[in-house]
Amino acid sequence: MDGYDFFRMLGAGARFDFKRFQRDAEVLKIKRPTPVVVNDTKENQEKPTPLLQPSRKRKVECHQIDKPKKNRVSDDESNDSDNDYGDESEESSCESGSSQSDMEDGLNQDSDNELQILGNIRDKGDDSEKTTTKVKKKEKKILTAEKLATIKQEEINHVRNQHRIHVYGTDIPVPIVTFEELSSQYKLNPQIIKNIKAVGYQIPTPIQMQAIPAMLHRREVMACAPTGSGKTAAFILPILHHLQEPRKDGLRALVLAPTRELAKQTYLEFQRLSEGLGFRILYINKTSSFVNKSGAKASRKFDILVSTPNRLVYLLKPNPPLIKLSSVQWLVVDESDKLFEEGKTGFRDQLAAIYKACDGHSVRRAMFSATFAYDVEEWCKLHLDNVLQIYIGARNTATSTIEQKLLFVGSESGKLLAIRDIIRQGIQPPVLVFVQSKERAKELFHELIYDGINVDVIHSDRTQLQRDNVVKSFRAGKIWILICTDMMGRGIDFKGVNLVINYDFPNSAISYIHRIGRTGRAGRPGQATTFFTENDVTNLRSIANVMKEAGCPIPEYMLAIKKPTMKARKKLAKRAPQRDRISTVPLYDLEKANKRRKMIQNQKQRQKLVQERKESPRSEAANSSATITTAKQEENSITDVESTVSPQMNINSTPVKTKKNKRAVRPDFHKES
Ligand SMILES: Nc1ncnc2c1ncn2[C@@H]1O[C@H](COP(=O)(O)OP(=O)(O)OP(=O)(O)O)[C@@H](O)[C@H]1O
Repeated sequence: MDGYDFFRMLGAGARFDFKRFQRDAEVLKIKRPTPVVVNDTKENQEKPTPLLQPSRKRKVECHQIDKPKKNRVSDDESNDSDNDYGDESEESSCESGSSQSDMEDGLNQDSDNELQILGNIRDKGDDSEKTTTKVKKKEKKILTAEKLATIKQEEINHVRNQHRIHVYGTDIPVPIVTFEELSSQYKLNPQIIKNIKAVGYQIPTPIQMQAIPAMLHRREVMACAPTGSGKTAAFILPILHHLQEPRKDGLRALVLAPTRELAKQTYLEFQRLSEGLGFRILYINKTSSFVNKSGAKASRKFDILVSTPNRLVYLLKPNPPLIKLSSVQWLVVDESDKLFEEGKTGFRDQLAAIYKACDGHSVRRAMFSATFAYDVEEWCKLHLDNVLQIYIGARNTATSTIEQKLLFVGSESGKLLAIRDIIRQGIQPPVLVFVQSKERAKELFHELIYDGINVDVIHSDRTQLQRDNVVKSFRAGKIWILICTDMMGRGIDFKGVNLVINYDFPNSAISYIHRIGRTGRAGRPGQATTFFTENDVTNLRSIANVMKEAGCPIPEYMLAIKKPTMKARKKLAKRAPQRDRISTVPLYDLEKANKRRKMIQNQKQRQKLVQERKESPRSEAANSSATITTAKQEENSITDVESTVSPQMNINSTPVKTKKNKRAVRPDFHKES
């Protein structure tokens, strides 16, 4: 048997697609073979054929194998050629062609049996009608299936359009529209469904609709959805499903968050949604106590870890590491654009160390954030396996339920007047006030504390216990106004924050989106007021654009402001602008008052000395030496007490003698510092 025979054997009964491979057929000089009409004898009918098992009328076609699918004919061209169940007269013409290939010869001469059978099939006069009906039915069935698929796709598209879900990637899982679908389609543990209902989630939010099925399909994702849109549950639910039950296999899921407050909040959400499942979830509050209490064995005891990158890297550094991440199956990076930032405020180096430690073969990764960063997207495309990119709404936009306002306050002192004015007009607590640094947070706190309102402050200088207590009190409604820095700008979910005041202008549009995103969460309404002065023009335009995008009214001049250079924006993002201190008393007046106070004090001291000398002239010498000694001692003791505060103290406190007076010096000093 030569090659053609073999080819014929293989290709018998299969159809050569002349429509698609017309050029190939021409090159190989393959023509459509003419069907050989064979008598419809019983004998012929009964001849067995191993390769042909036709159930309906078929053409005899050559099956071109191992030919690259190039030079395909276009749609137009294909219209000209015959269809699959085409005209047989055309096929007959093929057969009579003088330049038939050897292969065709082989077909005609050596495969009589097969052709006879074919002929039998073709010429089954009685059966042909039945066969045609069958074919038609099958075609109809195919059409119906296709139609159904189209209808289903249209429905899916409709759901995505309705919820502004944009997905990029291949084999995109169908979005869910109810949580019940999770049990019917993904066999989610009924206890998880029960927990979802118990926390009050009735229907999934758009990000949950698409990200949950994606992660349930073990797809690596990069998800970007507005603030307060339920991203946390979107990654928690699939993780709980995949982990199934508590095991002592080590940490199987790791969630990273940029701040301790956010890590703790995620930890609490894990607890709420995994109620009754028995998972052991670890949140590292203090690395030292973790090492003492849990030690290296912790990796075995817990199923899920929620941490900030810094703490985790600290535990990974020793050799051998104090924590093992090799059994991690899901690594979730929350606020991914923040964690990817380089430099002092970012965590890129720490992330790299953590990725390296998650060296299990089945690790899947998911990035979540409310704002999109180009470098995160690029990284995800390069490093994640068949990544699915999910975006809800337009990228880098604020939540539409927030009413945003910009307020020109003239100068720094104008800000204090403005905030007092807002408070006087009536506020609906809780209110968050953002300033650019911890120093300014302290200054503003000292100003507002005397206004008779429940105000507190949170910043990185406060102890962890203080920070935890403040968060707790704010959540409980004991604090009405919370002054904070950008530390609280991301991810924190304070229920029902009604108003966010940007006392200091945010240093980027991204920071603005996150800050104001502390209100208007989970579909609730919220308000955001941003103070600005002439010094804030650099970012004014970009923030005005965010507001415009969300449908807030914006004066035209703001959008017409010249776009700042990239250099200026980067500089501003790195370092906040210098601002006057927050105080109702101008610094000049403060200094002047201090000078006066010192003069009066010195004058009094001198008068006192003169008086003493007058009263006992004989003991003058002894007294004066005693005074000097006591003053020196006092000076030293004051230095001990206040040296941590300021070196200027020594200069001011020289003449003080008694304990009572010593205390009196302190307020002066404070004002000066
Ligand atoms: N399906 C749901 N139905 C109702 N509320 C929900 C649903 N999912 C989450 N929430 C609630 O929405 C609020 C915001 O959720 P979450 O903190 O996960 O938002 P986020 O998208 O992570 O926001 P951010 O970007 O600010 O971190 C939470 O109070 C949460 O309990």
